[in-house]
Amino acid sequence: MAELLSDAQVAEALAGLEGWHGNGKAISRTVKAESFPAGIRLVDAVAEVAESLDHHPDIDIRWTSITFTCATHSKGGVTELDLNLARRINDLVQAMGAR
Ligand SMILES: C[C@H](O)[C@H](O)[C@H]1CNC2=NC(N)=NC(=O)C2=N1
Repeated sequence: MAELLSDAQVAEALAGLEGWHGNGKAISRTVKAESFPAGIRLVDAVAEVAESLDHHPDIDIRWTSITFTCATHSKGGVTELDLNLARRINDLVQAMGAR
């Protein structure tokens, strides 16, 4: 269904995805939350969206720094599913006051 994207296709998409970097293997964004509990609330909100999409980011939590990494594991790289998840994460980051 979702096809692997080339490095060039991912680079083009990243131009419109605030805060994200990466390549055809994976894309990532690190955000800062106002506090550790606020960061956990953001992660919880991302978990709900990920479940609804049946597509899940890798998440690294270090105090108030949270890194989201998106790749389609079953395909071994980045697909539209990851770009869509990244957009949804950006919406939550903005709505919940992280940066
Ligand atoms: C059966 C179910 O659709 C799969 O296991 C899903 C769940 N979430 C997933 N998330 C991500 N990021 N990659 C996957 O390949 C993936 N597979």
